Amino acid sequence: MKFAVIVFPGSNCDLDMYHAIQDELEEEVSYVWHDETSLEGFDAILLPGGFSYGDYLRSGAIAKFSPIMKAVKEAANVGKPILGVCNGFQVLLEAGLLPGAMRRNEKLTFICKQVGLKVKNQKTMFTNSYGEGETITIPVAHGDGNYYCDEQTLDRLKKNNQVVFTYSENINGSIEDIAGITNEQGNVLGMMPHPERAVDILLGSADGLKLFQSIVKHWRKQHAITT
Ligand SMILES: NC(=O)CC[C@H](N)C(=O)O
Repeated sequence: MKFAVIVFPGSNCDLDMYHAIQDELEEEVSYVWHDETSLEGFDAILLPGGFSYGDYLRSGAIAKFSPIMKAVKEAANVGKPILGVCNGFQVLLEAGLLPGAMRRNEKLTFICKQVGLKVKNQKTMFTNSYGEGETITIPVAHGDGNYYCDEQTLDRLKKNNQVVFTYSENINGSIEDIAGITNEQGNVLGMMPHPERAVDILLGSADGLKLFQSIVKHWRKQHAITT
């Protein structure tokens, strides 16, 4: 299985993402610069964290115009797994691939710490290796993680089981403790916590690795690869 890590000017978690896939998951991975226009040959697309375009205007608001985003949308439309972490989540929101918006953290401070997350939906291609209702530990590092959407959208998210992760304790003001959501089809996941920084017990937690393993498990099942 081949993963792409999209690199925007200002991305800073691209290396962590690359390391997680290559060294911990042991799958193929390549960087793809934001100026590229094709994602042909990739099976899964990862949008890493960081400060794309210096977070000017709004986090992710400028990155959505990067040439590669057209290919990301096409990959999303054909059902490939797309994962946006932190700034990657913000880009997916701004690009309209996920509903809602991200606001400044309620207390207007940057939050960097390990947090508890509840797996609210373990039937997705990103969470099939977790237990139902499992609580996991993954670090966050953001200033704009206060997820918001209108009531209608929230109802739809809940009805379709699109809320995948919630915070055990609300750290940033996010509506209904939301930490991660998918699109309606379930193949685009955005989450503020960083699973790529939780892939080895030396990092304080290895709970993030199961997320990447879930993507591989799903892909292998789809392609009938049993080994
Ligand atoms: N780690 C990150 O991706 C930071 C995300 C974003 N730029 C913020 O501070 O909200």
